[in-house]
Amino acid sequence: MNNVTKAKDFELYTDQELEAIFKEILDGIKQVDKKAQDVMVDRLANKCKPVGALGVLEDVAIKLAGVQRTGKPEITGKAVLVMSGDHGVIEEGVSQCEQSLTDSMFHIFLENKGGINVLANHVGAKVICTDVAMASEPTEANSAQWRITNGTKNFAKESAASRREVLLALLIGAKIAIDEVAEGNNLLATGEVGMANTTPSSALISFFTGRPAADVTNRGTGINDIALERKVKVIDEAIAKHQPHADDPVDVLSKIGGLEIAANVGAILGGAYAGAATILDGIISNAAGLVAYKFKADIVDYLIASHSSAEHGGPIALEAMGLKPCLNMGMRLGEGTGAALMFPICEASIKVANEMGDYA
Ligand SMILES: Cc1cc2ncn([C@H]3O[C@H](COP(=O)(O)O)[C@@H](O)[C@H]3O)c2cc1C
Ligand SMILES: O=C(O)c1cccnc1
Repeated sequence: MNNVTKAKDFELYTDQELEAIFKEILDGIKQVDKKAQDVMVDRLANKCKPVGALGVLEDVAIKLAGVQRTGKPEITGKAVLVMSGDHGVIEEGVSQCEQSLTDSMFHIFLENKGGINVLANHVGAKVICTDVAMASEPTEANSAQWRITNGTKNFAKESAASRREVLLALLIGAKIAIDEVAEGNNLLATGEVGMANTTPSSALISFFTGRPAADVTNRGTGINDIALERKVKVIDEAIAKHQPHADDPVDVLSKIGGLEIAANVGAILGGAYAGAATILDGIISNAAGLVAYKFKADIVDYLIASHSSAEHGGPIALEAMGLKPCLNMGMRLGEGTGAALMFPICEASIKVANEMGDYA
């Protein structure tokens, strides 16, 4: 994949080759280093405080030690990977937003004016915007470099994407994460924009947790009761219609998912392959985390949950992976905004390990 610099470069690869490259990434993800975790546990136990008294700060320090395979982990750089894509299912009236708003937001991010830009700047993190499947006219400015297709299909009627498109999105996400880690950004966060994307996210969470859509679905950007009822029905019916194969997450993503979500799944897996932990954001990110977990359960040791989304499916997806959200902010914006706020907490956790006095 080293010679790939744009989506079109993948045209050289057959479907089987794409599957093989993806498998190489999955197989290349190591179990985290339990010995390094034990070293961190001991270091924290010697600090002048009751054992475990710093709660999440201790959990995160231990997690980072395992991921970085050292009892002295460091955060050398931070990046939020914002993936964007559109969704054919928007035509079912599941979102209150116009589809064109995805492209508008993407440009706002490029101009450094989005919510994610403000919060990422605040915490000193880089924002990388990647358009994998917006429906707008591709332009140079929207980095059409990585555009796979112009939006997914309406999964109320047909599969959202082809298997090949999903594999491309997974590999693009993985490549972007691997490149960021190589540049020294060894703590990543997932972010996204894509009008209607709480619908495929809720569908993925409903499917993989076995919970009815009504349990995991909420109002997204703010739909009314009638639209919410429609959203729930669209999700239940799509799962019943497509019968995705639970043991084949590529199939599930292609039938009821979305391509920016698949790119986030790839980013999580690629980040882990390169030795970096990823902070999850809200429901869309949580859905991506859950799909990554279905590809490889060990991935959970590389994941840090940030906030508890106001979309019901978010915390339900986290719980299904055994992760606990650390922040309760009533946030429901997405973009990576909640995840960005978790960066300083991760940095604080390492400072505790490095700077706090020992009992000795
Ligand atoms: C101005 C604006 C900025 C956003 N930034 C993220 N989202 C979030 O809301 C969208 C999903 O909600 P739904 O499924 O209800 O359409 C996604 O774009 C998500 O990133 C936004 C939404 C809006 C309106
Ligand atoms: O949880 C989120 O990230 C979220 C919720 C609603 C709309 N967009 C994103």
